[in-house]
Amino acid sequence: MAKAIKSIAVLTSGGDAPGMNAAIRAVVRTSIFYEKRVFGVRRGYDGLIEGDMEELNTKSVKNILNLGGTFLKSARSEEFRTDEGQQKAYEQLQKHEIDALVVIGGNGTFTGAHRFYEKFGVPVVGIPGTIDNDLFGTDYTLGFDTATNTVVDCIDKIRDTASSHNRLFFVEVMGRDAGFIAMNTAVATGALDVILPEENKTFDDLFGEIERGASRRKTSNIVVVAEGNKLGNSFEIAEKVKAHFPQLDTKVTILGHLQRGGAPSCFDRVTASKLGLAAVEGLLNGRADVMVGIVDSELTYTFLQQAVMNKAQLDPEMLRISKILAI
Ligand SMILES: Nc1ncnc2c1ncn2[C@@H]1O[C@H](COP(=O)(O)OP(=O)(O)OP(=O)(O)O)[C@@H](O)[C@H]1O
Ligand SMILES: O=P(O)(O)OC[C@H]1O[C@](O)(CO)[C@@H](O)[C@@H]1O
Ligand SMILES: [Mg+2]
Repeated sequence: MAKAIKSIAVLTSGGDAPGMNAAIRAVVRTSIFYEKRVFGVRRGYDGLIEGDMEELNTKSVKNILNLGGTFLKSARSEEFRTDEGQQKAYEQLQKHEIDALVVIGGNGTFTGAHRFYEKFGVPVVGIPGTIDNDLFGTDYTLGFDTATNTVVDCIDKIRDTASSHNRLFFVEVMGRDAGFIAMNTAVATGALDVILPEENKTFDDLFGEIERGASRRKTSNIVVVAEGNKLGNSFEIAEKVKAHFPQLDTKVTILGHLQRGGAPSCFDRVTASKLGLAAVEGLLNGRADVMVGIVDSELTYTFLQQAVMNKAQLDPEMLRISKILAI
C-alpha cells in the first residue's frame, strides 16, 4: 500500500501564466482542508534542488487569486535536467519530510516530473499552467484564456491604425511550436490570414490570401503569425510580402511577453480553482504521475508521459471557420 500523504509541496515551473497563483491558492487551501502540511517551493525546480521552500497556511495565499505571474516565482532549471540535480531535489524532499509534489507548468515541467517520479517514486500530480495550451489531456491550460483575451485586445487596437492608414499588419503571437493562441485570436479578430506551425502554408498561399483581400477592397488587414511557424519570423514574412506587393504599406508588431502578464480572467481563475483542488484530492486518493485536466467539462487524469508525448491537436474546424469568415 502506498505511504499515507501527510505533507505536500507545490511549485510553479516554466513560463509564468495567469492563473498560476489561483492554482497555488487552491492547492494550499485544499491541503489544509484535508489537514495536510503544505510547502511552497520558490523558483521551480531550482528552488526544489536548493531547498528554497517554506510551509504555507491559508493566510499565505490570501489576495493572490486575482494576480498574474506566480508569487512562488518560476524558473527554467538546467540542473533539474541532470541526474545529480534530480537526486538533490529528492534529498530536499526527504529532508523536509515531504511525501508528494504538485507541479504547475507546461510540457517541459511534466517531462521532468515524470522522470523524477520514475526514479524516486514520489507521487506527483501536474496542473497544466502555460499560455501555449499545448498539452494533451486538457481542453485548456491555465493562462491560455487570459493570454488570448490580451492578444485580442491588442489586435483590436492595431486594427484602428490598420483601418485608418490602409495598412497590412503582421502580428506575431507566442505559443512556441503550437498554434493555439494564433488560431483562436485570428478567428476572434477576423484576421485575413493566420500562419500556423501545424500547417505547411507556402508564400504563394499567403500571397493568394492577400490578393483575395485586395480584390474585395478590404481596407485593413491583419495576418496573425504564430512564432513557431515554418515560413519565418514576422519580419522575414513581411519583407517577402513587401517584395511581392511593393505598393502595400506593411507593418510588424511582435506582442511578446505582454501576452503572459496581467490578471487572470474569470475562466482561468475558476479552472485553476477546480484543477488545484482536484490535484490534491487526486494525490490523496492515490493518483501519481498524472496531470489533472478538463476535457469536455469533465475532470480527467492523464499520465504525464501521455500529456507530453501525444500532441494537442488544433481543431481543424477553427481553420475552416477562419478561412470562410475572412472572405
Ligand atoms: N527532459 C527533462 N528532464 C528533466 N527536467 C526537465 C526536462 N525537460 C524540462 N525539464 C524541466 O522543466 C522546466 C520547465 O520546462 P520548459 O522550460 O520547457 O517550460 P514548460 O513547463 O514547458 O512551460 P512553458 O512552455 O509554458 O514555458 C525546465 O526548465 C527543466 O527544469
Ligand atoms: O519567457 P521566455 O523564456 O523567453 O520563453 C518564451 C516562451 O515561453 C512561452 O511564453 C510559454 O511557453 C512561449 O509561448 C514562448 O515561446
Ligand atoms: Mg512548454
